[in-house]
Amino acid sequence: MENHDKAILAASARHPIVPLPKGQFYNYGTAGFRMKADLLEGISFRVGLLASLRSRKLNGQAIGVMITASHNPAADNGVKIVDPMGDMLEQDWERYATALVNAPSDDELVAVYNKLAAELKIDLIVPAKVIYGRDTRPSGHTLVTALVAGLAATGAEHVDYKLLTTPQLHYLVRATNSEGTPLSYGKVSEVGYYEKLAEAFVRALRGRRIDGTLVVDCANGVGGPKLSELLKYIPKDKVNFDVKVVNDDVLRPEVLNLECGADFVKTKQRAPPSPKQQPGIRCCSLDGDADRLIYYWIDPESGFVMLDGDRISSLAASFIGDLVESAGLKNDLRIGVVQTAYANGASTTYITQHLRLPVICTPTGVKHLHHVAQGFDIGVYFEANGHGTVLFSPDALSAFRNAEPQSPAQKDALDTLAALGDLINQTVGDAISDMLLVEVILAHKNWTLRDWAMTYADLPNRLVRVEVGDKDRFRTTDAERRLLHPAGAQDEIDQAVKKYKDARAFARASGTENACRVYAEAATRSEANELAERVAHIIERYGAQ
Ligand SMILES: CC(=O)N[C@H]1[C@@H](OP(=O)(O)O)O[C@H](CO)[C@@H](O)[C@@H]1O
Ligand SMILES: [Mg+2]
Repeated sequence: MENHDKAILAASARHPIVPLPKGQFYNYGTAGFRMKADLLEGISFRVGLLASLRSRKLNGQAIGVMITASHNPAADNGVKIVDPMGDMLEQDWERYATALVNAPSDDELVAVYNKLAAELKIDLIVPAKVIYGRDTRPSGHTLVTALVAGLAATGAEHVDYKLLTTPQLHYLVRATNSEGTPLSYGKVSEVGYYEKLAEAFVRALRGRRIDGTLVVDCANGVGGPKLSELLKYIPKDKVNFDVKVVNDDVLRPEVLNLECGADFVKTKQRAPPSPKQQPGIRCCSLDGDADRLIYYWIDPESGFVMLDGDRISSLAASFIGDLVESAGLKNDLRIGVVQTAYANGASTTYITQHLRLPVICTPTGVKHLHHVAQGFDIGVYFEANGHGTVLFSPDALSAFRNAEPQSPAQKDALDTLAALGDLINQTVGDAISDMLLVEVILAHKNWTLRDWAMTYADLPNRLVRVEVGDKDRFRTTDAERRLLHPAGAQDEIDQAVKKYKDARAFARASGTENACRVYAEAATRSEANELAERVAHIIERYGAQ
């Protein structure tokens, strides 16, 4: 049996883990390990060990590692693992990642590594392959060096794709593992990603015109240069796509996500102060690693109007639902929408009552939504924050290609659906791909952002963060919409909600921060605010016990 002990020991000494205060542990959370970058070097090294094990366990299929902290401040960074099909690391393995990272010494690290290999019956002679990329954070260099040390110590083949958006890395992982098979996902290169999206974009538009300029705020992150690169692949003689890329300064790390980007726009509910936008111009924002997307415009009368993940979800569901009907596939393919409890209630009502599509609510975190969306032939999933995609089952994709059209209209619908299958990133939410999708839909419907916003009126809502002693005491059920513990808290929330019209509220422990989040919505803004405050007080009181 191959033995990596010596190599791991030597390399681990060069990339040590920063000990945490007694009783605290590093945790593979919703988005992998994410924290201040100076705590991450040893973690990145150990993630390299895990990625090697995972690749070997899966007979040498390529595993991805992405180094990014998304919309967090520039001083943070993160490390997360991508599974062979381009989806997130299988949940069971989060525990193994946590075990490796929390091993208190180099010797114990080697012991945990060998124990995992033995327990999981991993043959350390099988070849391993890991591919990786990073966002624009300066700390990415150190973390890549540490990751590579982990991969080298365990004898894994590795490929450095350098700067990438998170969804590009997911694309490359799936493309690598499907290369040369009938299910090939595309060329195994960054250029392959651009070619695939650009070609599918032109095909999906089917000659429709895109009106006006689109201003894209790139959060001063990796999405800026990558979007500019993609635009070069869109043939000017075929599509008139007038895009103005702004906030794309990646040379000054301190401006990353600063007063711009999708998270800023969604949480502050306003446009980035810079550059100042003309009223009426169609705008959107990506986040720091380009996997979230939010649209908005400044209305000359009502001011800032935002179209978030719920809106993108209902827009996509409505468009694709109509196409499936026109294509004559309505009885063959099951379409569904997946949301979390944070989805605006008005969007849920619109999708169920107006579009007549089923909606399933899952716990927070895209891995949950992704999994449930896979249960449909066409699964549309978005978090309200703008992270999401549309998944097509193999049956759906083959129906788009192979169904016999009975009329030109049917053929047109089938061709558009087939193009969407290529345009929409099937591995993970992808802001650039989602943006092209929105532009295609608006062009087909001949809609402005105002037309899109008119489909339904959002219920006023408020999200509050509440500091508590021990957030883990707050345990939920029913897709996080009801508290099971501490006993009594849910009854009090129910009593508060009853006092308001069309109201809904819930509280849950955050999976990414040491706090609880309270969400409330109601018929008016003041009632939504008042309800949120009441529920926040309830949580504060129980949190102090
Ligand atoms: C209300 C909210 O936006 N929660 C976010 C946030 O999770 P929390 O578990 O709520 O901290 O970060 C997650 C990872 O980015 C994202 O998936 C989720 O939507
Ligand atoms: Mg992100």
